[in-house]
Amino acid sequence: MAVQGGEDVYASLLLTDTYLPGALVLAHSLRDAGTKKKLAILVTLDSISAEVVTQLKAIYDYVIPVVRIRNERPANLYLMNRPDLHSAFTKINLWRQTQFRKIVYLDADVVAYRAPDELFNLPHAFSAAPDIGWPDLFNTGVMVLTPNMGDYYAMMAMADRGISFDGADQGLLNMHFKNTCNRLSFTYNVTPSAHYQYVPAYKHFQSSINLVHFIGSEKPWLQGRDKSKGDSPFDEIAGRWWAVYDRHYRAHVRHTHPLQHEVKPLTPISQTSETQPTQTATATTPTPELVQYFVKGEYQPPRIRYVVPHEPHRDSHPPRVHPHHQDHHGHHYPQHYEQHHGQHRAEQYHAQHHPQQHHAQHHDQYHEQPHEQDHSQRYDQSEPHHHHEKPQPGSFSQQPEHPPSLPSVSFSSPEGTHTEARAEQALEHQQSAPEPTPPEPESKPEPYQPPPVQSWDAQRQPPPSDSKPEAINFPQTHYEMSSDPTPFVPPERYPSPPKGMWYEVPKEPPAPPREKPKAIFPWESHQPRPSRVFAQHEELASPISETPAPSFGEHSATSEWPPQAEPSMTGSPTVEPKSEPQTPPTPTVRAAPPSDPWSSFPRTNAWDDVPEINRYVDAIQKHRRTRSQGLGRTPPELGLKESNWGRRGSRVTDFPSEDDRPSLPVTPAPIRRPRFWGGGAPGIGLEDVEADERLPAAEGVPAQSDWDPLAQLQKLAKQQSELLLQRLGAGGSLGDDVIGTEGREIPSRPLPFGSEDVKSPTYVKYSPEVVSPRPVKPNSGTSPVQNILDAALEIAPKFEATTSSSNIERPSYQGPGASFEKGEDYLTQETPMPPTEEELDALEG
Ligand SMILES: O=c1ccn([C@@H]2O[C@H](COP(=O)(O)OP(=O)(O)O[C@H]3O[C@H](CO)[C@@H](O)[C@H](O)[C@H]3O)[C@@H](O)[C@H]2O)c(=O)[nH]1
Ligand SMILES: [Mn+2]
Repeated sequence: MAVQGGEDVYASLLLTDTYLPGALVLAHSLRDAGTKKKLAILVTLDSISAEVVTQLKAIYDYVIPVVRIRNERPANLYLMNRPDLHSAFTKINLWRQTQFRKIVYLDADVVAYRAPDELFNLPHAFSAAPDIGWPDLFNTGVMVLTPNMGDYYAMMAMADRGISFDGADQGLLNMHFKNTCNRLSFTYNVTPSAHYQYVPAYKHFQSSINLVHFIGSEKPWLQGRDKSKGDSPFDEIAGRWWAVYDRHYRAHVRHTHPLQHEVKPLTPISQTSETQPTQTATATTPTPELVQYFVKGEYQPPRIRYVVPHEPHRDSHPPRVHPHHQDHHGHHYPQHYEQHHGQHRAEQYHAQHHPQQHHAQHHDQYHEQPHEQDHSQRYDQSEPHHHHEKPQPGSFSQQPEHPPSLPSVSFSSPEGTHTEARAEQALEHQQSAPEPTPPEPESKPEPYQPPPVQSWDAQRQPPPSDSKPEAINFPQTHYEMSSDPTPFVPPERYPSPPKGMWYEVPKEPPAPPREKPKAIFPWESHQPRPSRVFAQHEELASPISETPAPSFGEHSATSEWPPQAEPSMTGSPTVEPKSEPQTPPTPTVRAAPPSDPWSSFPRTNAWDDVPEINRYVDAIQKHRRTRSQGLGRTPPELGLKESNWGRRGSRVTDFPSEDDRPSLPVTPAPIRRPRFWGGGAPGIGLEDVEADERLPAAEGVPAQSDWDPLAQLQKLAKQQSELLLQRLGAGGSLGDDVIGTEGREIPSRPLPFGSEDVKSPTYVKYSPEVVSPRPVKPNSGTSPVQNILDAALEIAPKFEATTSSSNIERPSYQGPGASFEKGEDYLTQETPMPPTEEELDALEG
């Protein structure tokens, strides 16, 4: 949490020396605009040179070293062609600067038209302006933020996992502050581009611009002032950057800014003391030349004569290649490239402006001739700023490491360490910056030990045979166990935990839905009426209660249908009606609306209506019951429960017994063939036969005399095969799917106990031509069954007639889950899945 009374600061970030001109121009633009706030800049010392730190200190109130936070999964950076932003996550360090109350963060490529000090008064924890590339996102070049460790740790965790859709800070921050970002006006982050389209808007709002931000890889100082000489909005805006630059750093301008020190004249070479230690050299005076050095086309080299004894024309040497660059080719380790890059420019600059300090080391490298060339031009031609471009493999080996005519500098200490130590030295002179509340964890290396001076140019010669190993110069940190006996005193307060991260348990359980939810899907509102409903269902549907269930004999199809306000949900039987086989339209069966592709398709198995099979399965079930219960026949009271169970589990081979099976009303009343039942399958007792014979003929069932099974069978078979051919010809439809997969697959399951050895006497192999016989007698509409059907439809319109349970289904229970038991609503239908790719292949092939 922010320290109460903490300061307000503008803060920027510098990851490389190459952005130095941007960082300085930004600071000057704010100061020139008269800001009352202090300026801070976060720097990564491992990649910033001492000279650059000195420059920063001249204008920034606080130069704060921070740990580099790299994205170790930088793939997304390549998506936007900015692999150079591998360390943009370093911005997260802003949130741990809890010594500040509020931070207005500005990228180093921002320039202020006016000082937007009012941003510090925003009550929001986080604010940012829209990104022009995707305005639902915010751009992270301008942010108003409240440092706090909660956000810091959360974002560090994301950075650790490389969570960022663009691989850089903008992707990460947009994910983290997705819902809490307060949107700033675009005038706080105007991002011009060379292809800017909306000139009228620019003209209209021009005068209200607060901050502009040169996004993309084409920064003004990398483009050179000639690039923006036109009068497009972009040129106009870039012109504002150059105006600030010129005010403070243009070549002819001497130091005029009060915050900058006087330039000391360079020490002439004649005064050089050969004994002066070379490695303690730290630039203490910011000079505009260093800044110019990083701005394209601006560097005017000093005209100093260097005396180089034995070096003829260095310019004629082939371009030298830094060994490290050859190794890395930039794209695997772009940071190495950049580090060398920025570092070398500063070092070169340093070497050139303090030649005496390098003389002992590099006396053989200085030219005899005066340097009259325009180095900056040469530099710009020979060395495009390819750290902003996607590095091409091998491209670096084509590039000379240094401007060909600049003196080269080499160091015997490992790079990075050297620079960092010097940069830290430069920092020591800084005016006291407030310490971040939590101390920076990065271990500070021990005071810098200058490595032994060696006159070895690694770029030209092999290492001297008597030289010490390079690693001898590595900084060493020695840790010891604390011997402090005083007890640990916890800090006054730890960062507050993030708020609002719990789930509020509702005080009241959610009210059960009063009525059926409104229909959403078309098939809910246009439900085809079930064509057949069985009286039995009602009986089975009624809850198993104390009320003695009527025996089957008592309950005939003529008995009153007990109209229930709501069909009870105690068991799957209530679902069954929907799953009754549906035949293709015949004169007798009410056809579902033709719009429903499912209604015209039979969901029966070929064997469902082969009476022999049914009888056979019945026999098995009865046999099993007899065996397991020792009862000749399940008493009706028990039978209710039993049939509940039986029906639920009866989808496949647990075929319902004839008592339970709801096929009575439509198939003609069976003719008993006692010789079959009497002497057929084993285990069928006489009781069973008798029980069966007690069955009353259901009313409304067509009489046997009206039924010509053979004729019906043929008729249906014809219809069926025509239909099938049609469907198959159409190139596969949902119906095909059913036939193709569900219809034919009989899951292998163990046979019911005791029936393992029983062979079906009437086994018929599946063929699509075999179809269920259907009644032909037209429903009069006045029959008791029809009345029942009508009543049932009114009561339970949700029962779907289109799904079949007599289809062979997957063995596992697919019905409604626990919610069903609780009487909640549930889907009685499923959206058919489109055919899988495999199935399509099979259909097309
Ligand atoms: O070599 C580098 C690269 C970046 N920076 C710093 O990091 C900032 C972000 O890089 P920049 O080149 O300005 O990125 P943009 O072109 O502005 O790209 C967008 O995408 C970046 C990555 O998400 C965000 O950091 C920017 O705010 C956003 O505007 C810079 O301003 C500098 O402060 C350096 O110091 N050296
Ligand atoms: Mn930027």
